[in-house]
Amino acid sequence: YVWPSPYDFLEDAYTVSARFGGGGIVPGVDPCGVSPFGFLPGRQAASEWLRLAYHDMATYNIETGLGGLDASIGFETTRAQNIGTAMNTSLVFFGAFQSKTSSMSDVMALGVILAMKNCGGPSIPFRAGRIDAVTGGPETVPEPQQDLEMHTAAFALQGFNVTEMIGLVACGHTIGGVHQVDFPLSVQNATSAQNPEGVVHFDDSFDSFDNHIATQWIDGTSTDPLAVGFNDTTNSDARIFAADGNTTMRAFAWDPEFFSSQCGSLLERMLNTVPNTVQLSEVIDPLPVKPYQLQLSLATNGSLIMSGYIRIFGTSAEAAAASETDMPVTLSWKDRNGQSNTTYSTSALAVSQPSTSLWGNVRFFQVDAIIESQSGISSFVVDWAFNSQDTLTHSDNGGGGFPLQDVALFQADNSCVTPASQANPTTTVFAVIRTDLGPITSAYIDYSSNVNQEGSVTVKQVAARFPLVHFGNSSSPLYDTYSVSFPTGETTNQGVITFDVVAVITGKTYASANNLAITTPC
Ligand code: HEM
Repeated sequence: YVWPSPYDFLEDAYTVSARFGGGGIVPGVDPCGVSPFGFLPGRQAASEWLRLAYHDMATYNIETGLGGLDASIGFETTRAQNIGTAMNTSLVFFGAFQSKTSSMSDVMALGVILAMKNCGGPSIPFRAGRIDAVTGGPETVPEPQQDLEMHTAAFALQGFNVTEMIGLVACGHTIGGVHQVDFPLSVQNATSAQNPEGVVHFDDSFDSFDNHIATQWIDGTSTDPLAVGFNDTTNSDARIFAADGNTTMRAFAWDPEFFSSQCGSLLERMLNTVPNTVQLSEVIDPLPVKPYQLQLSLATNGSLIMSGYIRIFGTSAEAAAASETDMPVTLSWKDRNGQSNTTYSTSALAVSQPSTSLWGNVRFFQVDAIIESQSGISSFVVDWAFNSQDTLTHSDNGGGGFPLQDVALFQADNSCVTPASQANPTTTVFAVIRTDLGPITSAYIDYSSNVNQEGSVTVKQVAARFPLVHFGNSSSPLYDTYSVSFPTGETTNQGVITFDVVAVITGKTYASANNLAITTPC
């Protein structure tokens, strides 16, 4: 894909794990055995995310095309089949990443992909575009006391045959375990001071996505409480694993690569099981070169300032061996008439140390350039190399360059927000709009905030439009200042607030999109 895209935020979270520009999701499951928020003993965030996603998907009905991964689970957590506090713990974690361009169900899918990879599991391709449900789905999550016939029928309705059911359950139950506090019919005498919830793991490597769930089942050393538990009625894993005479489990035990690749494709299908009205995106892979938080604003001296970062990603040995201080990264821009000039160029400097990524190597370079406002900017290209001795790679974003409009600009100066503690908190946005392109038909803020939802810990994104009002001159005769104050909206614990500054001039729309909520107090 090319930048900018509605999926930039998800691509960032997919590509960058931690340190500068870190997407924030991977630290929640790193290392693989880590407990949610780092302090809940006997709990494991990675396995909780996977169980959450399966239970959400389990509402799918292949006959109606309804249900699937749609975050309806938020409205279903009080049901017996979703017992445990884990579902809500996971949803609260994911809530921090929900935004206009990242639905809860997309974040859940991304979370599972990152968690599995970080646990040593397969690389599952990521597609976005899921739409969140606003009510619960049918009560169709399989439960351990049900018989094989019921389980076979339930998986068939979700779109998985017997072989795939065995696979999906084995892939799911290779990490994590069963908690006595929630499943006393399957686990007993397991609680202790160190293990307050009485977790018993499915296999001897609960924090590694490997085939031990199968090897231990086949060689008779299984500890899976749902396979060799004291209560035959709830030994659903035993019934499922043996449903084809152990053919699938033997193949998994025999070949760890086969287990991993089967799990990769089954979990991919699970995550991509969505209501038939949803159209998923192409696979989102890390962009080799991508702007990050790149902004244009008008300075007090009347010139434009381009500030932000360029991210360079690579999977080669050279990318791994690179030293960021020895990497040349140059931005060259075209002015607003599409003309180049040798002075339209700036070099970007490495941000102190490389960031981490599950997929390759990531480094950020800081941009801080002054652009003459008369000539302006329309796009730029990046010339760079992993090493100052190398020939430069010319990155032009698929041919057209990285577009950057200089017409409608958000101005952080003076923009502010009144404290949430105050009655009717308001946000004030200042912007500048170019005046030499013709009459401004309309100018507004598209504001995307969140409201709490009855019956779910998750929030819902809501959109509102507020007209910008002409405020006066700016530091440049080429721009006028506009402003608007509007209600900040409901206070929620979750969800990212963003806003676009938009101007329509002689039929053309110019937008400074996805600015993050203003935090500067008024
Ligand atoms: C017949 C189908 C299934 C049944 C009856 C079943 C049942 C269970 C039960 C009773 C637990 C214990 C939960 C707890 O104590 O917190 C559990 C845990 C888990 N299940 Fe399943 N499950 C099934 C299928 C699946 C599938 C298809 C997946 C994913 C692909 C999955 C993923 C998990 C994970 C990751 C855990 C560990 C959760 C943790 O460690 O907190 N399960 N399952």
